[in-house]
Amino acid sequence: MKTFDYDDIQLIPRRCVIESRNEADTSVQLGQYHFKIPVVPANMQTVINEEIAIWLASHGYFYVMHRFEPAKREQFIIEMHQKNLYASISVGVKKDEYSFIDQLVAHKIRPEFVTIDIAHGHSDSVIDMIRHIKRVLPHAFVIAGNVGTPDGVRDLEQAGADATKVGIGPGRACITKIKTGFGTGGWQLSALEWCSSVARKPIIADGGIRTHGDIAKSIRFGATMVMIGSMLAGFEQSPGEEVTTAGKTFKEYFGSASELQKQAHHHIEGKRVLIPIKGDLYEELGDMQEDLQSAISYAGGRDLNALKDVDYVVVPNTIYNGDHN
Ligand SMILES: NC(=O)C1=CN([C@@H]2O[C@H](COP(=O)(O)OP(=O)(O)OC[C@H]3O[C@@H](n4cnc5c(N)ncnc54)[C@H](OP(=O)(O)O)[C@@H]3O)[C@@H](O)[C@H]2O)C=CC1
Ligand SMILES: Nc1nc2c(ncn2[C@@H]2O[C@H](COP(=O)(O)O)[C@@H](O)[C@H]2O)c(=O)[nH]1
Repeated sequence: MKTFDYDDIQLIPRRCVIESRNEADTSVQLGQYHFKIPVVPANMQTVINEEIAIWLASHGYFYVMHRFEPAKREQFIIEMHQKNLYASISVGVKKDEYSFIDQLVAHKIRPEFVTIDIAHGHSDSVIDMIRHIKRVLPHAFVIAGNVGTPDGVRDLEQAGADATKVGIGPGRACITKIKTGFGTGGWQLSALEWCSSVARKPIIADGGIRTHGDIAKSIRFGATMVMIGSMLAGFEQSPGEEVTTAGKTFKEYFGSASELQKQAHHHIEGKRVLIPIKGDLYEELGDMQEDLQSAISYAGGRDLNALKDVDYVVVPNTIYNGDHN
């Protein structure tokens, strides 16, 4: 298979049909909900917390709360609902997670979105969990992953997933490729195209997004939405610990399968990265929206659909050609 990644692609402009980029509509539908941009911060402990989730939900953005403080999840859903906001949580696949879901059902607490994410999402354990959630919480929109093949997408969709998350190992804090030899790291964009060729439901491209232009490229190659970790970490509001070394201030960003997250040395597939502090997270989301509006104008359209069939060229490492400084 011929593979390529984000840096190897440039999209080709078409005649513009709008008078101002303000006219370009970046909104996206997921289930019954419409969101401002096709971007969701990763469900990682150094990327999202309750405060950010509330801000995102109340300003028209999608979010997925992480699952690494499991005992807080029920109260989180209750609080979101008290504020008339949708609740979007994450679960794993272990026995305790079945008890948690059953407890929600017993208490009549129903999150609008549930994301099941484990390292190797093309697995019986995820399929069983999808079926369970769909049986007991039939109105929840279930996102499942992560997978890196069409078979993975097909199996999770057939089990009842409403969207699948694609990306094994392209993440900035990921060491899966090094530790196991497996993954879509380095060819995530073509893996996305491969997976989307069979998808009947939305795909969320997860990992490896390094520039705003990569969001437009993801949509071109079949994503409905992108999940972003490192590029949405390190902001003033970001939950990672602040670290100062040699007079410079950073924020911690660590993998969900890192030793720091797991507090154990078993099956480590993630690392810690220090990100220079960047400013305001919410301004960054506004900038992303503006850049997507520009992308739509270059695609010759009025909304995200214009990006889906735009022509492109493959030029290895194209965005850095002649641009090293
Ligand atoms: N997108 C990606 O590339 C990756 C993402 N991650 C993230 O890290 C977090 C932790 O992931 P994970 O460790 O899976 O979560 P959990 O620790 O919750 O493990 C989930 C379950 O799946 C089993 N499991 C995990 N990996 C495999 C595998 N390769 N084959 C068979 N069974 C497996 C585990 O058992 P046991 O531990 O006993 O094997 C456990 O029962 C998640 O948020 C995940 O998204 C992690 C790695 C890659
Ligand atoms: N292999 C691993 N992947 C991980 C881990 N923790 C999170 N992730 C994945 O990375 C993306 C974010 O990627 P980024 O390039 O935007 O930083 C995240 O959504 C997960 O799918 C991990 O420990 N190991």
